[in-house]
Amino acid sequence: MGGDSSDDEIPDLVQPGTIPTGQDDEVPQLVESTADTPPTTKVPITIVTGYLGAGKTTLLNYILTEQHGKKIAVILNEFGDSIDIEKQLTISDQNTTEAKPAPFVPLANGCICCSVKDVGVAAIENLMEHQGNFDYILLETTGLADPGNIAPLFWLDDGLGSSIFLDGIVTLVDAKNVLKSLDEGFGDEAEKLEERKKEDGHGHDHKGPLLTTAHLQISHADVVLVNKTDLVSEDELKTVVERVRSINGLAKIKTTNKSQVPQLEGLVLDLHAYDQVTDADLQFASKGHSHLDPTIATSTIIFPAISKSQLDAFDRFLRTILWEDELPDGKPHDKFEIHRLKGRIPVVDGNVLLVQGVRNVYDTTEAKTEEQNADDEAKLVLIGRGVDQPAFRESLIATLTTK
Ligand SMILES: Nc1nc2c(ncn2[C@@H]2O[C@H](COP(=O)(O)OP(=O)(O)OP(=O)(O)O)[C@@H](O)[C@H]2O)c(=O)[nH]1
Ligand SMILES: [Zn+2]
Repeated sequence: MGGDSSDDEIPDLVQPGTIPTGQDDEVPQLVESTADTPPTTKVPITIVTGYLGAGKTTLLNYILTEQHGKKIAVILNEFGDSIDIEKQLTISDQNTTEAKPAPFVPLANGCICCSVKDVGVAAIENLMEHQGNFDYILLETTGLADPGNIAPLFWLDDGLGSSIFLDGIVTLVDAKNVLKSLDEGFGDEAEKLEERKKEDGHGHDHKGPLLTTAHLQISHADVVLVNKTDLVSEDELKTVVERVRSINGLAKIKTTNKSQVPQLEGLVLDLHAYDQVTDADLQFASKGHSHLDPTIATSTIIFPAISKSQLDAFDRFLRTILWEDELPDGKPHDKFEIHRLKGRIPVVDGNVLLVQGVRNVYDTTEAKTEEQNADDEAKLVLIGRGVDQPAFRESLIATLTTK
């Protein structure tokens, strides 16, 4: 997207269906609420990511103009990837207070909206002062963002996550260009990847096929919207969907034209991707995996229910693969890198253990009810590089059975 090139600190405001010009002086401001009682419930946030021009803004504009009866706060990234949102978030962590709060504009359908340039964190913090005026946040990242770096900021009870909880990640994919992006990277990225390949010759870790931003955005997604269906044939679309599925066997995949999702619930809102792990979530991934994509795959480890005395060993397995990128017991293996992890582990005489992970952050909880897995097997689904080696299961079994 174009955007303006001035250095204005105040972001442009977005009216329904319009693109900011950067020239508006009469900016509507939200009336400051005087009630400053602390928030009682956490507000869910869905991160909307996807490659440059894939249709993120189109999706959010669509939501802003539809009558859906919801009060959604939308943070639009109207400036392409000029500033990387990951950097904005990091800067805020270090208490830099230069960014001015971004004004939110109330819209006719009950939503409020703000358009950010380089004030991502300030926008969210400012937003939290208007609690009660909305009940959901949608955040557009820049096209080159790695959602794996952003997700942990909103997940678990620290940082920005204290008043917000991560509901999930929606990735827009450009049906026309995504295969090329996966194979070659994009623009400057392709050059960077070439450089990295050269470096690899000098003993660096990144051997093998390219890991592009497009891979990262798909592998971390809870929902993938394959957009711009009007620009491809049915066969091409099928190929794209299969490639996406081979990378991420956990995500819901839907095809869209002009980012018009058939429904918001479950596709953009209320994904519960980080606070639930249902049997159904893992069912699809368990149906075997494909190697359509040379870089990233989804792999499911199936093993018997564990006993309470094995819980520590199971946790050690998770810590080792996620924190050290190693298998316990020094098992030989190819290099791997885990982007996303989900599991349901039945515990004999106990409740099912639910496991959630993104990159090296993970969380285990007990299922609240006494529900069991349909087939009573434990399932651990891994998405990432090199995760489909038999050594994973062997090492897990060995870890669980050694004292
Ligand atoms: N043909 C076609 N064009 C689309 C579709 N969806 C969006 N577009 C157009 O694609 C262009 C980019 O869409 P945006 O929604 O701005 O994409 P974005 O992901 O927000 O882009 P950046 O913020 O620049 O990364 C716009 O001109 C849209 O009108 C679609 O389904 N088909
Ligand atoms: Zn955009």
